[in-house]
Amino acid sequence: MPLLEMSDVTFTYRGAPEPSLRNVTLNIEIGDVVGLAGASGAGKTTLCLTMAGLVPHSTGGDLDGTVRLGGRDTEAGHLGDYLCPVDSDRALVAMTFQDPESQVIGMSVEEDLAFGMENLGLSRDVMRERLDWVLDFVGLADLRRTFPFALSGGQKQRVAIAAALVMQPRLLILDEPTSELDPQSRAEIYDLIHQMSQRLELAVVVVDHSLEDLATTANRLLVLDRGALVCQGGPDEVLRQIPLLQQVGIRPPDVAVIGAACIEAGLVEPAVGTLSDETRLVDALRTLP
Ligand SMILES: Nc1ncnc2c1ncn2[C@@H]1O[C@H](COP(=O)(O)OP(=O)(O)OP(=O)(O)O)[C@@H](O)[C@H]1O
Repeated sequence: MPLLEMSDVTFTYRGAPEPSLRNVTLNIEIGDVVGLAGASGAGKTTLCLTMAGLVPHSTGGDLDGTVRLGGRDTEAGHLGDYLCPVDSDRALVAMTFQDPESQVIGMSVEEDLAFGMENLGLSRDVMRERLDWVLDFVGLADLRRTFPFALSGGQKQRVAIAAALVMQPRLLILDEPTSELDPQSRAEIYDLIHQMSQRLELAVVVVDHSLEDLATTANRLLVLDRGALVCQGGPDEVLRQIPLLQQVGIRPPDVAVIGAACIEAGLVEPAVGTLSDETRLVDALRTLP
């Protein structure tokens, strides 16, 4: 059973004129590092909130299709019941948001990290052990008693990641964790994500505008355009498709429409995303009026 299953999900915020997600279908398994890219406004944050079960609970709006996290439908029951199951010392999902300032609250680093763990009902000893472990893992051991105003942007981002990681989530969602960082700090965050994927039993979803940066660490890439998943597959495959599509002058979401038409016409195989055999697809596209 996949950790996260989304099937034909369309979501419209309350009062919005059109959906922010359109017919999204995907699965995520433990061990996956999934890179999510797309232009500004494409729906990346909305997809993250949906994966985390926060849509429509916290945002309002209409959700069609199904989202199953850990085998349970996220629309059913009370949010807390599945985010922090009572029979487990691990959260099902934890997420960091684009702006670390909004998450690093006015307490010292260690107080900030202890805050979330209280929801898991852990004993004081286990909390202390986890705190030591996570501070060491993210490289913040020397800053445990520091207050947010004295932290750099990269350090605040690490605190936000540590606050999610200390819950030992099965699904960790990082919404643009490197957007305000210099190249050195960006590389360090990607190295941290790589360490997580190697050493911990979890799946990670990372949002970034750069497919190239995501490809350094992710085993799968997803590209969203105007709420639709227009491309998904292994990093090499997706990176190959982007210039190829530009070469024939096609931009998402036309890719999805034309790709689907090509599948329908038997010109390409519907194996991965919409584009599995690029040579045949490009040939097919060139013959289209
Ligand atoms: N609370 C809301 N109510 C109504 N519409 C919203 C709400 N939040 C987002 N949207 C709309 O949903 C669409 C997708 O927004 P979202 O924030 O998911 O995009 P994004 O890809 O994360 O963008 P960015 O890279 O700029 O963060 C946009 O058109 C946005 O205006």
